[in-house]
Amino acid sequence: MAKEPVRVLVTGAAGQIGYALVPMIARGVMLGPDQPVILHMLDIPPAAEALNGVKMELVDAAFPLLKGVVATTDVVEACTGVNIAVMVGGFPRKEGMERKDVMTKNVSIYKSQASALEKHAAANCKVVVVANPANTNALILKEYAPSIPEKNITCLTRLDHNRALGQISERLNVQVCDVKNVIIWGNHSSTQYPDVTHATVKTPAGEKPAPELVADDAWLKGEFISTVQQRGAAIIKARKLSSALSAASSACDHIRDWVLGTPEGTWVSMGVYSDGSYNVPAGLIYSFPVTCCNGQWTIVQGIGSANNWILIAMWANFFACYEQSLTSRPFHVPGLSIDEFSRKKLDLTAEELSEEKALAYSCLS
Ligand SMILES: NC(=O)C1=CN([C@@H]2O[C@H](COP(=O)(O)OP(=O)(O)OC[C@H]3O[C@@H](n4cnc5c(N)ncnc54)[C@H](O)[C@@H]3O)[C@@H](O)[C@H]2O)C=CC1
Ligand SMILES: O=C([O-])CC(=O)C(=O)O
Repeated sequence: MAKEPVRVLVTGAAGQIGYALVPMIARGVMLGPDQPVILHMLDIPPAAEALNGVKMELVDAAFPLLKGVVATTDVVEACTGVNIAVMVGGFPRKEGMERKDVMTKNVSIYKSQASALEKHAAANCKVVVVANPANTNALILKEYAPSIPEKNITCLTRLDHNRALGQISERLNVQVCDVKNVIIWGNHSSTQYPDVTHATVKTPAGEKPAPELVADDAWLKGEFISTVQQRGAAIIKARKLSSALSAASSACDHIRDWVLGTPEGTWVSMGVYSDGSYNVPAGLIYSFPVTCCNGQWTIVQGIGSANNWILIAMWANFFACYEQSLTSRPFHVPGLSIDEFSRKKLDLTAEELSEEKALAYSCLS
């Protein structure tokens, strides 16, 4: 029997990322090749004509999975009944601007859109914030939509995760699909920490630790990290526009893995509400390594950092997934160790997020 369509909201749909993202969703890249979708596209009145042009193109592309398109500048109409919300709308960073520069403009947008989502979205709507400052916009959205479960509000750091996979694959001249379990910690900004300590690479002789194969600690602790941290700025410099193609593709990866589950033995990076894991201050939206099963993400735990409640939650998640295990086995990951170098990097990006949080509140007061 055909599945019921899922309603997917894309805000900022007339923009660069929106234009790359909506055809991917309509083709089943986000929710699978058998999942019909109804697209809800929101933009602001000055972009209404461009938005209508995108709608016309979606009709012309005759996507079999696309069962309807709502193109509107009315936030209530856009949010009504949506199951997934991809929040791309906002003011983009231009060449030479830091994310903090776009803070004032964007946090007030996220405050008002939080209320619309809270009142009008489907009860279990899953939200990913893409627009910068992505972590802090997501935090504001969470704060102003208190009835949406906090586990349903996330931000996109999957692009950074994919960039890290790409850098390792290029360095080792291996297929990107053979590299896994990099981690992006913290903020989607230049303080993020791309960490390969636990990453592995599939080789003819089995899975090997990525650091052992790279065998160049100076590169891993220097150029690799700064390349991933600065990749967004490098693309803006080259294109004079943001990294729309890869951001759209990564947003699809983020939602697909969240809804359909991460592959066995693999974790991904997601910006999620911190519960204090890895001694990251609770109450920030911080990027952690997560596994997903049955539509729920769980932070991959660190050695010695899990408290009893987290352990109970992990076991509950493990048993909840057990039923599904006949078709796709969940996996139990060992705790992750954090060395001194990593600890400093985790703390640095957490400090930036705490500062952003304070700044965001001051912009809103
Ligand atoms: N998290 C990530 O990995 C990435 C995040 N970004 C961020 O994504 C955002 C979008 O980037 P682009 O698509 O390149 O920008 P863009 O300027 O091409 O598109 C943004 C769209 O948002 C619309 N918009 C503005 N205010 C709005 C509102 N209140 N409601 C709905 N729509 C609104 C604009 O009219 C525009 O159509 C930017 O904040 C950018 O910095 C970009 C790349 C990666
Ligand atoms: O840096 C920016 O503004 C765009 C962005 O977030 C990215 O490409 O990672």
